[in-house]
Amino acid sequence: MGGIEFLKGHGTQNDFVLLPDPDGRLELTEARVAALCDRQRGLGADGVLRVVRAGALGEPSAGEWFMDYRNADGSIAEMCGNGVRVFARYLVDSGLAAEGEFVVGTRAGDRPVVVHPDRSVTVHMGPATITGTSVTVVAGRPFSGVAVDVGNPHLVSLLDDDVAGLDLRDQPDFDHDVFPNGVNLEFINRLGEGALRMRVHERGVGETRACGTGTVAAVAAAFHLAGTDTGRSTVHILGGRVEVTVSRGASTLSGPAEIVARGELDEAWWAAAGS
Ligand SMILES: N[C@@H](CCC[C@H](N)C(=O)O)C(=O)O
Repeated sequence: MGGIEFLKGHGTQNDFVLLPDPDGRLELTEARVAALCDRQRGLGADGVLRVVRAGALGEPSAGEWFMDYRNADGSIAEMCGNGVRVFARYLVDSGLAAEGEFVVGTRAGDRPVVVHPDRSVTVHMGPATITGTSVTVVAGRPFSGVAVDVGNPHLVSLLDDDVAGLDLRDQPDFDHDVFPNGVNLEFINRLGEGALRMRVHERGVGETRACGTGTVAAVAAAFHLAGTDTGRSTVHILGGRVEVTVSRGASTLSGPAEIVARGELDEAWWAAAGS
Protein backbone atom coordinates (compact mmCIF):
# COMPACT_ATOMS: atom_id res chain seq x y z
CA MET A 1 0.00 0.00 0.00
CA GLY A 2 1.33 3.47 -0.85
CA GLY A 3 1.84 6.09 1.84
CA ILE A 4 -0.07 9.34 2.24
CA GLU A 5 1.02 12.08 -0.16
CA PHE A 6 2.40 15.29 1.35
CA LEU A 7 4.17 18.41 0.18
CA LYS A 8 6.18 20.96 2.09
CA GLY A 9 5.99 24.65 1.24
CA HIS A 10 6.47 28.10 2.67
CA GLY A 11 5.54 31.76 2.21
CA THR A 12 8.22 34.10 3.60
CA GLN A 13 9.38 31.21 5.79
CA ASN A 14 5.97 30.58 7.37
CA ASP A 15 6.09 26.86 6.58
CA PHE A 16 3.37 24.30 5.98
CA VAL A 17 2.76 20.64 5.32
CA LEU A 18 0.21 20.27 2.52
CA LEU A 19 -2.01 17.18 2.45
CA PRO A 20 -3.83 16.68 -0.88
CA ASP A 21 -7.11 15.05 0.17
CA PRO A 22 -9.71 16.05 -2.49
CA ASP A 23 -12.59 14.08 -0.99
CA GLY A 24 -11.78 14.81 2.66
CA ARG A 25 -11.15 11.16 3.54
CA LEU A 26 -8.10 11.58 5.81
CA GLU A 27 -8.77 11.37 9.53
CA LEU A 28 -6.91 14.58 10.36
CA THR A 29 -6.92 14.56 14.15
CA GLU A 30 -5.35 17.20 16.40
CA ALA A 31 -2.72 14.62 17.42
CA ARG A 32 -1.77 13.91 13.79
CA VAL A 33 -1.44 17.61 12.94
CA ALA A 34 0.72 18.20 16.02
CA ALA A 35 2.90 15.18 15.13
CA LEU A 36 3.31 16.33 11.50
CA CYS A 37 4.31 19.84 12.60
CA ASP A 38 6.73 18.65 15.29
CA ARG A 39 10.27 19.56 14.11
CA GLN A 40 11.87 16.57 15.84
CA ARG A 41 9.45 13.64 15.49
CA GLY A 42 7.55 14.79 12.39
CA LEU A 43 8.14 16.81 9.22
CA GLY A 44 8.17 20.14 11.04
CA ALA A 45 5.92 23.10 10.13
CA ASP A 46 3.98 26.06 11.49
CA GLY A 47 0.74 24.54 10.21
CA VAL A 48 -1.03 22.06 7.95
CA LEU A 49 -2.96 22.92 4.78
CA ARG A 50 -5.35 20.14 3.80
CA VAL A 51 -6.35 20.51 0.13
CA VAL A 52 -9.98 19.45 -0.24
CA ARG A 53 -12.65 20.03 -2.85
CA ALA A 54 -15.09 22.77 -1.84
CA GLY A 55 -18.04 21.11 -0.14
CA ALA A 56 -16.16 17.93 0.86
CA LEU A 57 -16.04 19.09 4.51
CA GLY A 58 -19.42 20.83 4.39
CA GLU A 59 -17.85 24.32 4.16
CA PRO A 60 -19.52 26.55 1.53
CA SER A 61 -17.38 28.15 -1.19
CA ALA A 62 -17.90 29.50 -4.68
CA GLY A 63 -14.43 28.22 -5.55
CA GLU A 64 -13.38 24.70 -6.49
CA TRP A 65 -10.93 24.17 -3.61
CA PHE A 66 -11.10 24.69 0.14
CA MET A 67 -8.11 25.27 2.45
CA ASP A 68 -8.57 23.31 5.68
CA TYR A 69 -5.96 25.13 7.82
CA ARG A 70 -4.62 23.81 11.16
CA ASN A 71 -2.12 25.40 13.55
CA ALA A 72 0.97 23.47 14.67
CA ASP A 73 -0.71 22.54 17.97
CA GLY A 74 -3.58 20.93 16.04
CA SER A 75 -6.09 23.74 16.60
CA ILE A 76 -8.26 24.98 13.77
CA ALA A 77 -7.98 28.63 12.63
CA GLU A 78 -10.26 30.57 10.36
CA MET A 79 -7.65 31.93 7.99
CA CYS A 80 -3.96 31.93 7.07
CA GLY A 81 -2.68 34.54 4.61
CA ASN A 82 0.68 32.94 3.88
CA GLY A 83 -1.04 29.54 3.75
CA VAL A 84 -3.46 30.70 1.05
CA ARG A 85 -0.54 31.83 -1.12
CA VAL A 86 1.21 28.47 -0.74
CA PHE A 87 -2.11 26.65 -1.31
CA ALA A 88 -2.63 28.58 -4.56
CA ARG A 89 0.97 27.89 -5.63
CA TYR A 90 0.34 24.15 -5.12
CA LEU A 91 -2.91 24.20 -7.14
CA VAL A 92 -1.19 25.88 -10.09
CA ASP A 93 1.99 23.77 -9.94
CA SER A 94 -0.13 20.61 -9.85
CA GLY A 95 -2.34 21.63 -12.77
CA LEU A 96 -5.44 21.85 -10.53
CA ALA A 97 -5.86 25.56 -11.30
CA ALA A 98 -4.59 27.86 -14.03
CA GLU A 99 -2.23 30.77 -13.38
CA GLY A 100 -4.18 34.01 -12.97
CA GLU A 101 -7.19 34.62 -10.74
CA PHE A 102 -9.31 32.02 -8.92
CA VAL A 103 -11.05 31.63 -5.57
CA VAL A 104 -9.89 29.62 -2.54
CA GLY A 105 -12.45 28.75 0.14
CA THR A 106 -11.42 29.29 3.78
CA ARG A 107 -13.30 29.22 7.10
CA ALA A 108 -13.19 33.04 7.02
CA GLY A 109 -14.92 33.02 3.61
CA ASP A 110 -13.83 32.94 -0.01
CA ARG A 111 -10.49 34.55 -0.84
CA PRO A 112 -9.81 35.51 -4.47
CA VAL A 113 -6.14 34.96 -5.34
CA VAL A 114 -3.98 35.99 -8.29
CA VAL A 115 -1.02 33.75 -9.13
CA HIS A 116 1.45 35.90 -11.06
CA PRO A 117 3.95 34.72 -13.72
CA ASP A 118 6.86 35.74 -11.42
CA ARG A 119 5.57 33.08 -8.96
CA SER A 120 4.36 35.62 -6.40
CA VAL A 121 0.74 35.48 -5.27
CA THR A 122 -1.70 38.24 -4.32
CA VAL A 123 -4.58 37.41 -1.98
CA HIS A 124 -7.68 39.56 -1.59
CA MET A 125 -7.93 39.30 2.17
CA GLY A 126 -11.30 40.95 2.76
CA PRO A 127 -11.84 43.62 5.41
CA ALA A 128 -9.34 44.30 8.21
CA THR A 129 -11.68 45.57 10.91
CA ILE A 130 -10.47 47.55 13.94
CA THR A 131 -12.41 46.14 16.89
CA GLY A 132 -10.94 48.04 19.87
CA THR A 133 -7.86 48.15 22.05
CA SER A 134 -6.33 45.80 24.59
CA VAL A 135 -3.06 45.04 26.36
CA THR A 136 -0.53 42.23 26.03
CA VAL A 137 2.26 41.47 28.49
CA VAL A 138 5.63 40.20 27.25
CA ALA A 139 8.13 39.10 29.89
CA GLY A 140 6.38 41.27 32.49
CA ARG A 141 6.19 44.37 30.24
CA PRO A 142 2.73 45.61 29.17
CA PHE A 143 2.13 46.83 25.62
CA SER A 144 -1.12 48.45 24.55
CA GLY A 145 -2.39 47.39 21.16
CA VAL A 146 -5.06 47.75 18.50
CA ALA A 147 -7.35 44.75 18.04
CA VAL A 148 -7.94 43.85 14.39
CA ASP A 149 -10.17 41.17 12.87
CA VAL A 150 -8.84 39.79 9.57
CA GLY A 151 -11.11 36.75 9.72
CA ASN A 152 -8.94 35.67 12.65
CA PRO A 153 -8.08 37.75 15.75
CA HIS A 154 -5.01 40.00 16.10
CA LEU A 155 -3.65 42.50 18.60
CA VAL A 156 -1.06 44.88 17.14
CA SER A 157 1.31 46.88 19.37
CA LEU A 158 3.35 49.75 17.93
CA LEU A 159 6.70 50.04 19.73
CA ASP A 160 9.16 52.93 19.95
CA ASP A 161 12.06 50.58 20.72
CA ASP A 162 13.27 47.96 18.22
CA VAL A 163 11.07 44.84 18.02
CA ALA A 164 14.30 42.87 17.55
CA GLY A 165 14.85 43.21 21.31
CA LEU A 166 11.66 41.32 22.27
CA ASP A 167 11.88 37.85 23.76
CA LEU A 168 8.89 35.99 22.30
CA ARG A 169 9.93 32.48 23.34
CA ASP A 170 7.23 32.28 26.02
CA GLN A 171 3.52 32.80 25.47
CA PRO A 172 2.78 36.51 26.04
CA ASP A 173 -0.20 37.19 28.30
CA PHE A 174 -3.39 38.79 26.97
CA ASP A 175 -6.93 39.58 28.14
CA HIS A 176 -8.89 36.35 27.82
CA ASP A 177 -12.20 38.21 28.21
CA VAL A 178 -11.41 40.25 25.09
CA PHE A 179 -10.00 37.26 23.20
CA PRO A 180 -11.82 34.16 24.53
CA ASN A 181 -10.55 32.07 21.58
CA GLY A 182 -6.96 33.31 21.81
CA VAL A 183 -5.21 35.91 19.68
CA ASN A 184 -2.26 36.44 17.35
CA LEU A 185 0.09 39.12 18.71
CA GLU A 186 2.02 41.46 16.40
CA PHE A 187 4.72 43.93 17.44
CA ILE A 188 5.68 46.61 14.95
CA ASN A 189 8.09 49.48 14.33
CA ARG A 190 7.57 52.19 11.74
CA LEU A 191 10.48 52.25 9.25
CA GLY A 192 9.61 55.55 7.60
CA GLU A 193 7.01 56.21 4.93
CA GLY A 194 5.24 53.06 3.74
CA ALA A 195 7.26 50.46 5.63
CA LEU A 196 6.95 48.51 8.87
CA ARG A 197 9.03 45.91 10.68
CA MET A 198 7.02 43.20 12.44
CA ARG A 199 7.49 40.25 14.75
CA VAL A 200 4.65 37.92 15.60
CA HIS A 201 3.61 35.40 18.21
CA GLU A 202 0.92 33.24 16.59
CA ARG A 203 -1.99 31.63 18.37
CA GLY A 204 -1.53 27.85 18.31
CA VAL A 205 2.08 28.05 17.08
CA GLY A 206 4.42 30.45 18.95
CA GLU A 207 6.78 32.90 17.28
CA THR A 208 6.86 32.41 13.51
CA ARG A 209 9.00 34.06 10.85
CA ALA A 210 5.96 35.52 9.09
CA CYS A 211 2.17 35.76 9.40
CA GLY A 212 0.15 37.00 6.43
CA THR A 213 -3.02 37.91 8.30
CA GLY A 214 -0.75 39.49 10.91
CA THR A 215 0.90 41.76 8.34
CA VAL A 216 -2.51 42.92 7.11
CA ALA A 217 -3.59 43.56 10.72
CA ALA A 218 -0.33 45.43 11.33
CA VAL A 219 -0.80 47.76 8.36
CA ALA A 220 -4.46 48.38 9.24
CA ALA A 221 -3.48 49.20 12.85
CA ALA A 222 -0.57 51.44 11.82
CA PHE A 223 -2.83 53.45 9.48
CA HIS A 224 -5.55 53.59 12.14
CA LEU A 225 -3.06 55.03 14.65
CA ALA A 226 -2.00 57.60 12.03
CA GLY A 227 -5.64 58.65 11.60
CA THR A 228 -6.38 57.06 8.24
CA ASP A 229 -7.80 53.79 6.95
CA THR A 230 -6.31 53.55 3.48
CA GLY A 231 -2.82 52.99 2.12
CA ARG A 232 -0.09 50.53 1.19
CA SER A 233 2.95 49.34 3.08
CA THR A 234 5.87 46.97 2.82
CA VAL A 235 6.10 44.78 5.91
CA HIS A 236 9.51 43.37 6.82
CA ILE A 237 9.30 40.16 8.82
CA LEU A 238 11.97 37.69 9.89
CA GLY A 239 11.31 35.55 6.79
CA GLY A 240 11.42 38.32 4.15
CA ARG A 241 8.90 40.95 3.15
CA VAL A 242 5.37 41.27 1.81
CA GLU A 243 3.31 44.08 0.31
CA VAL A 244 -0.03 44.99 1.89
CA THR A 245 -2.81 47.36 0.89
CA VAL A 246 -5.73 48.30 3.10
CA SER A 247 -8.78 50.38 2.34
CA ARG A 248 -12.21 50.60 3.88
CA GLY A 249 -13.70 47.09 3.60
CA ALA A 250 -10.83 45.48 1.67
CA SER A 251 -7.17 44.50 1.87
CA THR A 252 -4.60 42.65 -0.20
CA LEU A 253 -1.47 40.68 0.64
CA SER A 254 1.24 39.99 -1.98
CA GLY A 255 4.36 37.91 -1.56
CA PRO A 256 6.25 34.79 -2.54
CA ALA A 257 5.04 31.20 -2.20
CA GLU A 258 7.17 28.13 -2.77
CA ILE A 259 6.72 24.36 -2.80
CA VAL A 260 10.00 22.78 -1.66
CA ALA A 261 9.35 19.03 -1.40
CA ARG A 262 6.95 16.20 -2.19
CA GLY A 263 6.86 12.79 -0.59
CA GLU A 264 4.87 10.07 1.13
CA LEU A 265 4.14 9.68 4.83
CA ASP A 266 4.80 6.27 6.28
CA GLU A 267 1.46 4.49 6.91
CA ALA A 268 2.63 3.01 10.22
CA TRP A 269 3.85 6.44 11.44
CA TRP A 270 0.49 7.99 10.44
CA ALA A 271 -1.47 5.29 12.27
CA ALA A 272 0.63 5.68 15.43
CA ALA A 273 0.44 9.49 15.27
CA GLY A 274 -3.35 9.33 15.45
CA SER A 275 -3.48 7.68 18.84
N1 LIG B 1 0.38 32.16 9.70
C1 LIG B 1 -0.91 32.54 9.35
C2 LIG B 1 -1.96 32.62 10.43
C3 LIG B 1 -2.32 31.22 10.93
C4 LIG B 1 -3.49 31.18 11.90
C5 LIG B 1 -3.19 31.81 13.23
N2 LIG B 1 -2.12 31.16 13.93
C6 LIG B 1 -4.47 31.78 14.09
O1 LIG B 1 -4.62 30.91 14.96
O2 LIG B 1 -5.33 32.63 13.84
C7 LIG B 1 -0.98 33.66 8.33
O3 LIG B 1 -0.07 33.69 7.49
O4 LIG B 1 -1.95 34.41 8.32
